[in-house]
Amino acid sequence: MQQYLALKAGYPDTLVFYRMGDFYELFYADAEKAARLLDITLTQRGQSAGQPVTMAGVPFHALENYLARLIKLGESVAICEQVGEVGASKGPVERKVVRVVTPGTLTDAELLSDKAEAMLLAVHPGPRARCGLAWLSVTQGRVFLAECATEDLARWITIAHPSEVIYSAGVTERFESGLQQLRQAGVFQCPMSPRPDWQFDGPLGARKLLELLGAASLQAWGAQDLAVAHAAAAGLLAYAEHTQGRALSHVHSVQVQREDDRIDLPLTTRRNLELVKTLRGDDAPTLLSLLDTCMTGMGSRLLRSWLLEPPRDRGIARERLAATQALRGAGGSSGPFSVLRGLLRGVSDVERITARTALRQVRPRELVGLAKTLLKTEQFAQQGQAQDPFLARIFADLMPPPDCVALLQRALAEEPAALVRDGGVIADGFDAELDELRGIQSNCDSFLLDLEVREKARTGIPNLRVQFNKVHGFYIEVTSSHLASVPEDYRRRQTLKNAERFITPELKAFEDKALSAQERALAREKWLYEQLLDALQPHVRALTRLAQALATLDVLCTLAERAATLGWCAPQFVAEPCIEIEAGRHPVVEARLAETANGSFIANHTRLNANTRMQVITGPNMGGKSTYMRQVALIVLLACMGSHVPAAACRLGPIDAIHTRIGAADDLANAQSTFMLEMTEAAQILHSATPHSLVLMDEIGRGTSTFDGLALASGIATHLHDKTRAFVLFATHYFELTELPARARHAVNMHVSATEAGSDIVFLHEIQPGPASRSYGIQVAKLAGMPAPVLHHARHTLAALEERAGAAERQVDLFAPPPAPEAVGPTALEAALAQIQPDTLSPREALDLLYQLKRMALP
Ligand SMILES: Nc1ncnc2c1ncn2[C@@H]1O[C@H](COP(=O)(O)OP(=O)(O)OP(=O)(O)O)[C@@H](O)[C@H]1O
Repeated sequence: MQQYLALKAGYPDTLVFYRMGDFYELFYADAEKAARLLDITLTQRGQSAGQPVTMAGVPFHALENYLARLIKLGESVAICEQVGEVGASKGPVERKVVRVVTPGTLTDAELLSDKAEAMLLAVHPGPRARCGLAWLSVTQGRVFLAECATEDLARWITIAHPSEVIYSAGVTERFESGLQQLRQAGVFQCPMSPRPDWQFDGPLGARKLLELLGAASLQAWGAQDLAVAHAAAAGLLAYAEHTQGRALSHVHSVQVQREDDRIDLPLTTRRNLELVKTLRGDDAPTLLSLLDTCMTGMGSRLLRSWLLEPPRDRGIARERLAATQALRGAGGSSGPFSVLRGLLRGVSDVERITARTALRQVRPRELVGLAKTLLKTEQFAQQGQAQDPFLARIFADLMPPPDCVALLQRALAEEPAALVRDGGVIADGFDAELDELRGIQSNCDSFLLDLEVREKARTGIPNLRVQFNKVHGFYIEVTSSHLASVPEDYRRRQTLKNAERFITPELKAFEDKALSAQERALAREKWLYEQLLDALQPHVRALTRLAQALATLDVLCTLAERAATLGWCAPQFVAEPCIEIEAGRHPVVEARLAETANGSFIANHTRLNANTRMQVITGPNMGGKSTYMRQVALIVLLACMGSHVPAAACRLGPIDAIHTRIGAADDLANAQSTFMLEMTEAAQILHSATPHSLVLMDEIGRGTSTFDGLALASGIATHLHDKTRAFVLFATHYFELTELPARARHAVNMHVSATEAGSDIVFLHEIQPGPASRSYGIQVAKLAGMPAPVLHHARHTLAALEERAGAAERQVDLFAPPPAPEAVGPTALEAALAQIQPDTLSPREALDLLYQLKRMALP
């Protein structure tokens, strides 16, 4: 217990799995927690300090399974192994925490999802309301750095998409509760925990990064002037190293993320456009699930990041697009990509295997998989002749480091055991000593047969037998009737009813050799495996590059395949501001219609440019307004990430953000009403959109009374048109808003078409110029199966309402400019501030004034 408690003291907030023989045991509070979370039995054993010791345990071979469950629940686990030799010294065998498994630092293939990274994020507050962020996935070996205004933290946490968040224990309560609020608001959903304050030190972080990069300055990475991000990086790396139990020697790259590097896709946009999750929280059908036909997990992960982090730099999108076009070729579904995709099938996860090699956690079978993959990529590198410069670079990177394959093939058995401790991992012929030790084991049988023949001849005992059993080892058995012929040098080992068992010096010597050979062979294999890992370390950098090339090739082939299969076109990037789409389609709705054979998708054009910046879209419910607006956003996003797009043609000017305000689910957890949420989101859009942003506003204002809603909607539309001047798609049920284009130069009316067949309605899903002629709410309600009496009542009421509206005398001009807001005088605080003349104050007076002002501000 002394040993346990000393170890546990280093991991107070982490479940400690303490290895005892064939079990991992947990004690006291850990045991109680694990028993609850894992539904395992809680027992007691012995006493410590007069109290019974509560404990719970899991068998060592089932570790992965239990870890997976705990990690899923957001717990962290410190794995404490027996590292000393059993019986080598007095007292308990030496134990050590060899690694800590946490949600953000997972490396085990079994615990990680193939298609998503586990990201660890450190945030650190700095001066002037700025924050530093540093994040990394241990299996990727790349550190990302960013600095932002504290109020933008939500956006940056969304970008980092963490599986675990850490921060300094020294932050203010306000900062900590701010983080908690972000978590409650769903900006991130993973566990977060404080770490020792001294680890978040700027200069320390810069030094650590330099060490990893093996460089003398961070300038080449543009990462030199980010002191707050360096502090975050210091905490991040300290924690990551702490969990892995070693330095992260495979981290060779630092990427600084700047606010204007990427197109802004706020959390609401990701959610509303159903990019990687449906509104219900499922993985499919989403844009990602439609796109992701990648052959490898590495490809899937990269595709996801391309989709969620579209670059603003057109050069990157153009490069990807050109490569995709080269891979697509002219051959329909059998372009050059199809051969490459065939080769990519079955390729192992080089990225993760490389990281695990660097961390010395890699399993023998993973290395065999790596060798096979490297053989393949060598083929790629030799055969892949590409005109396209991006592809040419990728093929060059696919050349495996020299000797790496040969080394792996020579060293490892073709089908090694899963774990090194089971033996049978190193190939025959790799190491003479191992071969000899194995030889002793396999020559055992022939030696025994040979000995038996010799001893029979020497003693003349015909039924003498040489045998082995686990309890007594090797022996020569002689039946009672022949005991008289037993030679002098036979020593009795055991007496049975009808026979005696003997051992001879020769047999004893052989026994020692054979039994120890097995142990020594295992030890030798372990040592050789470590040597192999040493030999692989210098290749880690090249292997990481190779993994990136593989992933990129996979994504480009996937984009080519999707474009060919789904009939997408290459977008054209232009300098002037515009979003012009010929025959655009919503890719996910189109795919669903094709699947369910529910008719075909109606393509629609979109024309937004310097002259027409806003479309006010009206039309019946179910008419296709939301689908149309989303399709425009998805096409823009796809183009920006470098993909082909579901349209006949597409011209696109510069884009800096896609904002959406669509539907509203009550955010009960965050105590915000539907309407409050709607207004908060709209306000954020009005503050952050620019003339290069695309804004989707779907039925803004519907969450309150008609007049309030209409008034707000007209105010918002006017602001977007006059001040923000973004590209806006504004869908609404307020007919009054169709008056806007008459006054606003850059706005046009559009409507989704529908016709009536008797009292029913037929949706045409075509977007046409002009306002809708009328709404069809009652017809849609009928389609939805509303009872006939309700429909009858509604028709009657509608007629009455329309009559009254027609008779109303004065129309309100919704878009008349409001009178200038009433001038509001300065507040008392402002007035006091205005009177101060700092240059005339003594320090004492200044201090007094400060107190006085504070009392005024916070009475
Ligand atoms: N262009 C199209 N071609 C074929 N079907 C379409 C098209 N657009 C929409 N639809 C179909 O119509 C359904 C309703 O579309 P959508 O949700 O966009 O309507 P809406 O006008 O936004 O309705 P509401 O005003 O009630 O939100 C979609 O689920 C889809 O199945």
